[in-house]
Amino acid sequence: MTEQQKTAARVGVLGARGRMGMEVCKAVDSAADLELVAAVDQGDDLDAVAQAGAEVVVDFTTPDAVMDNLRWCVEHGVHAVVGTTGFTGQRLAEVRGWLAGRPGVGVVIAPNFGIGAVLMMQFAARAARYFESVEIVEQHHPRKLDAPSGTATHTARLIAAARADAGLGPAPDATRDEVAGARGADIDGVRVHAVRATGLVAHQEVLFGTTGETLTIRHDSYDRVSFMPGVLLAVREVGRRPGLTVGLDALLD
Ligand SMILES: NC(=O)C1=CN([C@@H]2O[C@H](COP(=O)(O)OP(=O)(O)OC[C@H]3O[C@@H](n4cnc5c(N)ncnc54)[C@H](O)[C@@H]3O)[C@@H](O)[C@H]2O)C=CC1
Ligand SMILES: O=C(O)C1=N[C@H](C(=O)O)C[C@H](O)C1
Repeated sequence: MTEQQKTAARVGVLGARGRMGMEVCKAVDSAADLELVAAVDQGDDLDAVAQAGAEVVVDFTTPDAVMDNLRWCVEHGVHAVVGTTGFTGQRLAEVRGWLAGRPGVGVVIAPNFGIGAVLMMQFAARAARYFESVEIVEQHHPRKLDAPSGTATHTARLIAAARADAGLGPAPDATRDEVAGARGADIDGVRVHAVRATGLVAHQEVLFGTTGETLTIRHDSYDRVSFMPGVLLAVREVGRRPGLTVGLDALLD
């Protein structure tokens, strides 16, 4: 064993045979300061992660599976980096409750690990107070299970909070006659439209409008490698941040 391997952080990946999991395994394997010690997918025993001595787990599974995985990590004192979607306020509160009993454990949950996507969300939150209208259009590959995306939901919540802070009311909309779904989903008062098409990976536009002008903020992930710098950053940082960190923003600052 080389000196590098002796000090490398030991990483387990859950959802290892999925689109993101496979990319994460490659990224961890290629990082000199990280060692991939467990690659687990549906049907595999999570005890393999403990037996391999993983210090950090990365979870890219499904909204149905992620809470059980995360509870297992916290109970076993394993730090967790989570990209899986489906985190409501209620779920986050549950995770905080588990962590209260394990004060040394860190969990990072990020709706999007793409640095450009994080900036897109920050820019959108900043712009929100200046525009009376806003709608979000997210576009993804057709194998995605959830709609709207975690990124779009998070963006809508940030925008809604900024609008409320600025005292803005509902965006103007005279629609009275609507085919169900035509105006998209309503997330905290922000309309979100989800497109699914072969050839897409992960894309989002936030369209703002006010009298005489619009502003469009757009981000595109053309390849899942775009998420890897953010994932590796979180893997390296999570052990230094006990408790729950939501979003990559705090790690970038
Ligand atoms: N935060 C971010 O930057 C990103 C988040 N995502 C999210 O990550 C999740 C996974 O996305 P994909 O990789 O595209 O999906 P995928 O369907 O390709 O992969 C999910 C994998 O999890 C496995 N799995 C299901 N239950 C499991 C369990 N109990 N234990 C271990 N493995 C289990 C499945 O067999 C599958 O191999 C989704 O929620 C997606 O929205 C995706 C891309 C970026
Ligand atoms: O399923 C995906 O692909 C993605 N999921 C995340 C989301 O729902 O926001 C992140 C990114 O959009 C890719």
